Amino acid sequence: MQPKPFALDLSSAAFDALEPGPRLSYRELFSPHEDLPRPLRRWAAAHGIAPRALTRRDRQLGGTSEKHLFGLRDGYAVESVLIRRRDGFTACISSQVGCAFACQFCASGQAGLKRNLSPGEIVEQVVRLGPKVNRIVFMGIGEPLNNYDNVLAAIRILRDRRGLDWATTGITLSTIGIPKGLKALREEHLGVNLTISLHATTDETRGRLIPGAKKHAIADVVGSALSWARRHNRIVTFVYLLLPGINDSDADLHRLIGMFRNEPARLNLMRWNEVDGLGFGRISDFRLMQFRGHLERAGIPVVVRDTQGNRIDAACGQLWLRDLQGQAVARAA
Ligand SMILES: C[S@@+](CC[C@H](N)C(=O)[O-])C[C@H]1O[C@@H](n2cnc3c(N)ncnc32)[C@H](O)[C@@H]1O
Ligand code: SF4
Repeated sequence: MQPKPFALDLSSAAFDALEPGPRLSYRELFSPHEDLPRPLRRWAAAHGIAPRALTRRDRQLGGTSEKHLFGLRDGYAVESVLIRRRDGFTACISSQVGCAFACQFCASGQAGLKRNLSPGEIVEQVVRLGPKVNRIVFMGIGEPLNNYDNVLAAIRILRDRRGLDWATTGITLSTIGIPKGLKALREEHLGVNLTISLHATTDETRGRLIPGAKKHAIADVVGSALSWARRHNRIVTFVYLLLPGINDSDADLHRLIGMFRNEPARLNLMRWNEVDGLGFGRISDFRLMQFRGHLERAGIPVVVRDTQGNRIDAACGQLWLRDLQGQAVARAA
């Protein structure tokens, strides 16, 4: 038997095309309540649609962050994080069940890729994190450009005027920068923000840190991202995770300056968030400030960014693919 489709997979056009049944407005599909309103349940039953794709398995509170574990129909569970800011809440959401890129420093890549999340499974994370969310970042589990069609379908559903009417300027795609995906994104009329996880200045080091990106030359990644920025008259953010002894040499610094001087780019320097079993160190404040100072003097906009949520392992790179009991899925062989 075919599994039921999810309500939040539907675009408004697909919603309109359903056979007549109990009446509901498209907006009502996005109910944030745990107990779904009866009209929504009745409508879903009449159309053979699952009103929700995710079951909440756990919720951990830690300072300004709240980590949610959402169970999926096939026994896996992904993590999403709600982060309080001064002017609202950010939803940090997952785009895939695991990740194929196997970054050596990241928990989310340790189990490999199991499958893509559907548009509805992506949209529903935002809905379930609550109506106060006013920013979305694709910085949870998975590589959004490796699930291009579903991520773009999810963004279109989120911004549909008849639904949540999300402003795309409040959405950030974070990606290791698959050149083919960046080239496709360049041609979309979407005002999303783009963040590229760069982390190295030579192909050799990047290939070691991000094994899944070995075939992507840095020149192509950076060139495609800058081309997106020029085409959309935007600034692209490059994230550089400083790892002592690996990518923090003076030569790295000079190559970064060479890549980004006079380009529509800004740099976010990051410290490594600890992940059990992965052996990296944290950069010293002194070296971090040296990097920042040199980049600033070269005229490159740069900030040091610390992600929140360390206390509950909810910071960037600390989210694990789990099972429904909350156990991290075993590492890929
Ligand atoms: C988990 S990824 C998800 C989005 C996408 N796959 C990417 O790599 O950009 C979000 C961000 O977390 C960063 N990250 C991963 N592991 C990290 C860690 N242990 N400490 C700090 N940042 C980390 C990534 O480099 C990326 O910039
Ligand atoms: S950093 Fe991004 S691309 Fe790399 S393993 Fe983690 S989620 Fe995947």
